[in-house]
Amino acid sequence: MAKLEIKNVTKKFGDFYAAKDITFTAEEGEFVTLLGPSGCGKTSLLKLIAGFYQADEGEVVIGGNNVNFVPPEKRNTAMCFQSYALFPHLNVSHNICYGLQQKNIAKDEQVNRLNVALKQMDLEMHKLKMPNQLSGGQQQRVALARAMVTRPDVILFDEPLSNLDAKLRETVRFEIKQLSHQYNLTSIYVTHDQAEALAMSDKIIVLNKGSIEQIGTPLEIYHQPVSRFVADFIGVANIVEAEVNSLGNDLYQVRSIFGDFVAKSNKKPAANRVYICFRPEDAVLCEANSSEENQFTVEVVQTAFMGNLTEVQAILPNHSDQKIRLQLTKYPNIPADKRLRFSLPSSAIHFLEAV
Ligand SMILES: Nc1ncnc2c1ncn2[C@@H]1O[C@H](COP(=O)(O)OP(=O)(O)OP(=O)(O)O)[C@@H](O)[C@H]1O
Repeated sequence: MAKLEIKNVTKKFGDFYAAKDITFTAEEGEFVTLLGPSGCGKTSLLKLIAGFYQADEGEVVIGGNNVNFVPPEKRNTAMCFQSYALFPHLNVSHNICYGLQQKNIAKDEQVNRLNVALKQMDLEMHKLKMPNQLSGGQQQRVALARAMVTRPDVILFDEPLSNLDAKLRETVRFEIKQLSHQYNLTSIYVTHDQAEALAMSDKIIVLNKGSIEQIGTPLEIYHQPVSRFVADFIGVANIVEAEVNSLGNDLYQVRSIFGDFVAKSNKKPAANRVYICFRPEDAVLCEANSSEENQFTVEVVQTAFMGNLTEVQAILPNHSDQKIRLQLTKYPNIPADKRLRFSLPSSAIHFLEAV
């Protein structure tokens, strides 16, 4: 049985849908991320799970029980906010124990859980400090410890890393992931940062305007996006219209402004005319007279050396309005005419929605 089930949940504000017929599950110990641009309804969904909002339609089921009419304080969830929401007048230990006192957990048990949490979160030396004496990362760890000690059925994270600097964000990102797996926490994590979602999640739910666009593992979401929205939002994608005809055996003839390609896909295209996409890193530099498949030529507009790779911005020679982005592991020799030839593996071409 799933730890959390969201069944056909809809939430409206006036005529506006913050959540539209949302259905997904989180298994025990699963790390599920709600990912999407600002205003797509991520926080509203967290609030529906926590009980701060009530669904207009559908069911929120935690541990097998419908909690639609259970108030927030009676739902066994814990929330970690981006602002940490630590009590400024309580020291680290008192902050961590706050939820345990509210739940009338016996004093000895409170001390046990506190000591374990201080150790896990590497906070022992800070246990008597006040929140304003802690760094952002330490405050985040206190907030996480405070949520974890209550042993919630579901732990809800609302962009918890957005106030941290880039380096610390990466460290805390790994800590949260490791701790949630170590303690088998069922986590619902909200972010608009696709790199964070890809790095942390067992399952990603991509939201757009209150609806689910795609549910999948990070690999599925990145390598098999189902729509232009997902392909474009997660990483960089080159997206064009194409005419697609089956050749049998999962092979397809693809005609687009790139020329004629052969694509290999076990997913049938939605129609004869669809959008197709490929990732910048999938195109491979090749020689003019080489025999590699699916060759095309681009005209380089700009290159950016990024250390481990080089970003190439280009156009198609006969379609100067078609911008293309490519990524190369080696800095290319750009010839005088600025033209580079690439090949694209047939499995790198993905079918998106119908045109
Ligand atoms: N209490 C409310 N009353 C009216 N509209 C609301 C309310 N709460 C949220 N909304 C609207 O619902 C939409 C979704 O908001 P929500 O906070 O869930 O988005 P989000 O994806 O979390 O965005 P962000 O990443 O910017 O936090 C927004 O357009 C917002 O203005």
